[in-house]
Amino acid sequence: AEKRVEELRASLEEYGYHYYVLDNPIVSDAEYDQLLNELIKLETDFPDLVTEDSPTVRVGGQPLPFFEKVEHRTPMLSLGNAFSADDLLDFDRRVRSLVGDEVSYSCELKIDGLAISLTYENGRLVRGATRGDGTVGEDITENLKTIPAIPLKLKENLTLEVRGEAFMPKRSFDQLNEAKEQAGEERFANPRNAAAGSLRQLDPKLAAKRNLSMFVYAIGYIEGQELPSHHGGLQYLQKIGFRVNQESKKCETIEDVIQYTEEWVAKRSDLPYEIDGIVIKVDQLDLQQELGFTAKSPRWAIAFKFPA
Ligand SMILES: COc1nc2nc(N)nc(N)c2nc1C
Repeated sequence: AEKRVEELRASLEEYGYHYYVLDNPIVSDAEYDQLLNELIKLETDFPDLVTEDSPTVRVGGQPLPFFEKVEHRTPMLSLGNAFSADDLLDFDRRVRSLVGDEVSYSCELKIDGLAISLTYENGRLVRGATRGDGTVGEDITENLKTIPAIPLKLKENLTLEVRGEAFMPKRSFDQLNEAKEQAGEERFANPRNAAAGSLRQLDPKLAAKRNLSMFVYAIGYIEGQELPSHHGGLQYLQKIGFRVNQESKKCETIEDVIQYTEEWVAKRSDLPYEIDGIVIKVDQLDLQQELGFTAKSPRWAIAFKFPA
């Protein structure tokens, strides 16, 4: 049984990575579910074979009495806002006046979900938390473990912390509200509320049913790695197991950034998830270091907000 359990785990991890992280399934849903059910049955019959990073934890454990508070090792700050092309030109001028003209930008979709922090030690997920007030959040590890896009074990034995956005895809949101309607229950107003509501309740089995996903967008800290740039860092995160949004784009000029924002104002309704803007970041990590932070947000990033 032990050999079969290990085989199943390895297959489910690989299939899960292709399906939930790379959006590129290599087996059918039916085959994946059949293997997962076989593993659940084996773990039920042989409880001492259960490990806490087995894919079966995705179904969720026991409800918690409350959430522990968690202090973030580095604060999860908010972003300054831009509402027009002129605001973006001003941002670019400020950045260049401080660090010169060699700056390039990483442009990323701003997913309308719940900001979270994920901590890994020796490649294993040890904690997941909400942003909270930026300094102290809530430990929602058990709920986050049910999100298939969140790796339980990385492909490298690294110690790191990443930030990302947990969200509910539009289709899942519509199905959930349909079910609420049928049950005569209060509908969720939007996918962000639905994702936050799903992750901030105490029963992981309920979170597991909400078809949530997640994109990572920043590294809080990473031990033993020198990454080339922010954009290069995101590509590395995908290689070791994280879901990274593939619409991100490196832009050499602020004009390219403005064009990217205009493209996505037009295309946002075609996306399978909701976005509320575009995040623009200086891509060179040394220039980010040089630019630093104001009291509440990085000088090297700005959120271009879409008209509501
Ligand atoms: C560097 O800080 C940030 N980066 C971000 N990047 C993306 N793509 N989306 C966000 N919501 C976001 N939020 C923050 C605070």
